[in-house]
Amino acid sequence: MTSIIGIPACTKLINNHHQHATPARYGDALMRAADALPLLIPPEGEAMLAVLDRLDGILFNGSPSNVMPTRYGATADETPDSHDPDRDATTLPLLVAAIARGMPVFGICRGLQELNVALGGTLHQQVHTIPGRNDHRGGVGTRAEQYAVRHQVSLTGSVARICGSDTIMVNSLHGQAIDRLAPSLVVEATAPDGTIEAVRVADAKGFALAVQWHPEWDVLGAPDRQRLFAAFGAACAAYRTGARQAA
Ligand SMILES: N[C@@H](CCC(=O)NCCCC(=O)O)C(=O)O
Repeated sequence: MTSIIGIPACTKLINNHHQHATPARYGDALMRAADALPLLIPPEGEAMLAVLDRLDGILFNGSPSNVMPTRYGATADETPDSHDPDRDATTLPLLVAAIARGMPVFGICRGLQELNVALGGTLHQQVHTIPGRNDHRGGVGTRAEQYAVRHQVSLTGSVARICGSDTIMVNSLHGQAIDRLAPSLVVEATAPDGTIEAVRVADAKGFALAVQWHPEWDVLGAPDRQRLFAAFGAACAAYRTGARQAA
């Protein structure tokens, strides 16, 4: 049997129709490097908690949209045109519930930010406006140029073990970043300017990691990307054959 891994979809207006979508490469990366099949989770709010019984893990993917500042207690909204409240209403409860049951979760970019907010942390809304911080938004040009590696990150803990190195080069396509770390998270990677690049849930019963970069882009193009997805896939397979069936 193959593991089934959920991927939250975003709310999009495409051809003037309200649609649920996400870039195909997240699911492709699961099939290529995690030995798993993707299943999109529509952003329909807490009703979607019921799908947890049918999944072996969740990949909390990236998105151009930002978590609503009200979700982490901020009154100012520095990016008022870039929200997806339906996705927030779905992913934040899913994260809490999945982690509570020991289901493997892997966050990428917005997924890392959602993990921090879901567990009580806050976000910088525009990292590039903070003195001393670099501009972490993607470059211009073709998609390949935008997703090309841009800076080094220093790794520790489980992320370093999985990647097999204490420094790697990563791409960077985010305007926001973790500000106050959620109490249950530990930092496992940082950029040279101090931006938090990876976190782990300290006492999670299962795999619970998130990274600020995009290892799903050209997932087979670097061992660290492939190893992150392989480790997540292995955790989902173990959950499917063990913890989930015992539940
Ligand atoms: N909007 C947030 C999160 C950034 C993010 O997830 N980018 C991904 C872009 C689309 C994709 O490649 O899936 C921020 O700006 O920090």
